[in-house]
Amino acid sequence: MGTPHISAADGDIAPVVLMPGDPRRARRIAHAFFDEPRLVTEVRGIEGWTGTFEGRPMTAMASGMGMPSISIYATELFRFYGVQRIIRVGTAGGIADEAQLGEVVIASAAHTDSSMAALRIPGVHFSHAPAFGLLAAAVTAAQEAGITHRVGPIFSSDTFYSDRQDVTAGLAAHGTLAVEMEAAALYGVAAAEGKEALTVATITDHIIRHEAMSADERETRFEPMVRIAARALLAG
Ligand SMILES: O=P(O)(O)O[C@H]1O[C@H](CO)[C@@H](O)[C@H]1O
Ligand SMILES: O=c1cc[nH]c(=O)[nH]1
Repeated sequence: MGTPHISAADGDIAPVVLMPGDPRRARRIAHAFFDEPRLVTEVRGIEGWTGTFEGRPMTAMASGMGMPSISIYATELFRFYGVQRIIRVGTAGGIADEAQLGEVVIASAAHTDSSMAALRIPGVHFSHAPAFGLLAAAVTAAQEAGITHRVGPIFSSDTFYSDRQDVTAGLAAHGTLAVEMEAAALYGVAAAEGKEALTVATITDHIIRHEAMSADERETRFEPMVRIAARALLAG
């Protein structure tokens, strides 16, 4: 088998998937968390690794950046590879005043400026929400592991370099915790395919206070969010 963007053989992708944006993070997650990780796809350099986590099959596969990209991979995984659950494990920029670098955000909703959202059901402002079971399981996993976390809405933007301070201020005034670039599309695809999705993110910078982790820290401080996400994928 295979799809235009995934070359894994039948059975090479687990029913539950951790999905970072960055292919190098997928590789690092697989080697840090999985037993016997093996590379199962690398079309366009988008790596997918399958192994076991706490004795159960799990895949870590990258999404690339942005909503069109994650929509392609999530659709192909759900529709053609029998995947039931995807949890995005991403980086995000803090918007809320209380958001601190290194904190984990569990996204209970995703606002978006993407035209993909407007096209989903024309005339409807679609609500992008995670699967409640995954959301609850992630909160429980964070509490049990004693990991500092926040639960709330995030903003999935089509723009990384934005100078729209009015938008950021409006989002902050409406309780939005952070900005990233994929969660809303993942939630929309999961709803369309009748599958489950969640986004867990690490705050790597604060876009109002202009604080930022180093590039190296962005790639190495993902352990708490991945632990939460991996546990949530196996819950229930
Ligand atoms: O670190 P990842 O998971 O790629 O997520 C964030 O980082 C990228 C931008 O630098 C976007 O994909 C954004 O959503
Ligand atoms: O999309 C993103 C990701 C991290 N930080 C940001 O400011 N934006």
